Amino acid sequence: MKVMQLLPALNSGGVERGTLDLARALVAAGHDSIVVSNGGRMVEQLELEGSRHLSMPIHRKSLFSLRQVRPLRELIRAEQPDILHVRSRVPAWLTYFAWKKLDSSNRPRLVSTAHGLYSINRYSAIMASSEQVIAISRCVRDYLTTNYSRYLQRPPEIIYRGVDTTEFLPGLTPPEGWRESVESEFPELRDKRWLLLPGRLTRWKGQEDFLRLLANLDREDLHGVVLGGAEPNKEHYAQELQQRAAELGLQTRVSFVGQRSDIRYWYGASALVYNLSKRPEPFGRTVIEAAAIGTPVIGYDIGGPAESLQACFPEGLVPDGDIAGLKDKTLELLDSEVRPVLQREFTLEAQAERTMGLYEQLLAERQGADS
Ligand SMILES: CC(=O)N[C@H]1[C@@H](OP(=O)(O)OP(=O)(O)OC[C@H]2O[C@@H](n3ccc(=O)[nH]c3=O)[C@H](O)[C@@H]2O)O[C@H](CO)[C@@H](O)[C@@H]1O
Ligand SMILES: O=P([O-])([O-])O[C@@H]1[C@@H](O)[C@H](O)[C@@H](O)[C@H](O)[C@@H]1O
Repeated sequence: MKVMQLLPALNSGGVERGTLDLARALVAAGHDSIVVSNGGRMVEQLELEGSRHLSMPIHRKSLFSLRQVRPLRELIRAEQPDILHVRSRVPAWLTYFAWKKLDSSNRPRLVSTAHGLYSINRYSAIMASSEQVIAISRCVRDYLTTNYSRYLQRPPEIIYRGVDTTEFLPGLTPPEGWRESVESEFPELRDKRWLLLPGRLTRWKGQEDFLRLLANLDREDLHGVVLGGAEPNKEHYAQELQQRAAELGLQTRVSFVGQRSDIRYWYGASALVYNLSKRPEPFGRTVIEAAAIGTPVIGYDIGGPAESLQACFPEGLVPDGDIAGLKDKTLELLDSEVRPVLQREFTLEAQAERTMGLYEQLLAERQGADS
């Protein structure tokens, strides 16, 4: 089977990591994996893991992007993939226009994964308009069926994001010298128990609630770690957070460690991990990554993170927006031996199995129609 995934770029983020994960699983299962994007720093890893990357500017939210439709159609004709899998709106539109004019008796099957709770408009409806939609959580599935039912050709299939358990494994220990090198970069972390909030620096991810929690915790032995990079063009938010930390008197009790490629060791070295998304988040990969390593995770009882917490660590749930509850939960779990258990439906193995099963089902349908 030949699968072509299409997304804007390959720099950072959950969509991007999910693309690489699936690509790796496809190669491991002996399939042919191609990714089309405008490129980025994850391309090297993708190629090392056995996929091919084809660079095309399919990322721009501009009408000029329509110029890519014809070259994309030519690319699809030349490569003849069995499956086209889109994960974001601009590439989804371009792929749809390119695909629609191909011979319907033998063109690839068109699959989309809805990674977001998209604004409700015609532009976003493209994510519901493929031949088979994958929803990354119950939360996303319900959102699609409520808001986009007239575009759906069949019910969306829920396939949870999965964590690669060869990378994120229970009790993972960092390589020798890792802790020393982190502590020499951030000496304030020495001899402390770390409370970790991972995720892009965007208001949605709740860094402000995390700072409020830290301000409420009057304990010398604890240190807050905010991990994740600023969004392009949103560097001001990073500055705003630092300022907020200073206003709360947290200068010596929180560190902003930036974007990290060694996030798994940070989960392993932390006492507790948080997901404090303010609005229901579609999924929230960081919850299952920390759960896979066995570090307790605390999160609000909303959206996708609540689904994976309910399954893997219900002890970590706190009512939405309850800052006082966060403090109580933190103190309770710091003294507790209870640990998360990653359920199989949140493993990359299960995700890849389900996704490939869906591809095969779509291809079998086409063959059935031919015979
Ligand atoms: C607000 C929103 O719409 N979020 C969704 C978005 O991803 P979003 O990009 O917000 O991501 P997630 O938090 O789910 O995943 C981020 C990924 O980046 C990695 N990471 C992060 C910071 C860092 O410094 N280093 C690093 O490696 C994490 O390990 C994780 O794998 O798509 C994800 C995948 O479908 C969903 O799960 C999220 O719910
Ligand atoms: O908003 P949208 O363009 O459809 O899709 C987005 C992608 O463009 C982006 O690369 C990714 O990081 C986001 O999580 C989201 O999936």
